[in-house]
Amino acid sequence: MSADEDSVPASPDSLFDEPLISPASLTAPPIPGLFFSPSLLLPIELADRVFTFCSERYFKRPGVNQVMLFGEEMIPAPLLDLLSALSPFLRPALPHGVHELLFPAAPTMARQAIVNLYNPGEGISSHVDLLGRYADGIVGVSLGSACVMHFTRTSSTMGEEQTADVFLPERSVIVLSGEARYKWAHGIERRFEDVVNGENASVVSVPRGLRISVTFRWLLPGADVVGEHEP
Ligand SMILES: O=C(O)CCC(=O)C(=O)O
Ligand SMILES: [Fe+2]
Repeated sequence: MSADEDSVPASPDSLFDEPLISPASLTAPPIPGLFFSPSLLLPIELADRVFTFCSERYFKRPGVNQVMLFGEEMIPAPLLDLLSALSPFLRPALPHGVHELLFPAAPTMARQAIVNLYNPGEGISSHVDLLGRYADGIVGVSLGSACVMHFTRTSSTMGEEQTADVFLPERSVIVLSGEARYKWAHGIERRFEDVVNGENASVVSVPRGLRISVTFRWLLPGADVVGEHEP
């Protein structure tokens, strides 16, 4: 707090005028190329199967919280099943061109699947997925727990920073393409609970549980050098 702020007399109400955390939206923010619907949830059985598979296959060892799989031949059957299910699942929710970007009849690039594990209190720093490594068209699935994803426009023209927070329930799917992929950074705050807009103008706090995300991206040609815990 600055000296100036210190000298402003506080009234009890003023504590609530500017909440430290502004509540996240339940619906997609108006970011071109971002597609998300809170009511579009994967079937429970599929989500449970993928969550259990990832927990047991990748996250038994303490300290491991990220796995990257390069190329469909390296992506195991449960994750390929998820990918196959995502195509018809997302078709009604996406413009034709964006659906084609994610699920082309004849792919020209290799797929990458990245699986991230988050304990309550953990997150991922704000980032734009590597421009030199991944192409356009990213699809992310939330499993096991919800979280709020924070978006920041990277090249705001003079003036205020543009941000948006969206609540991603478990079993939801988010698609980043075009401007949402290239001009906005995304991240997850390191928190134990998220603050979300509820019904009838209420604000609710949603505790985080163990979350696993599965993200599918396209590898740019030649971008097959593997790094450690990259975005
Ligand atoms: O966990 C998520 O939903 C986001 C992961 C992510 O942004 C990344 O791995 O690049
Ligand atoms: Fe990312």
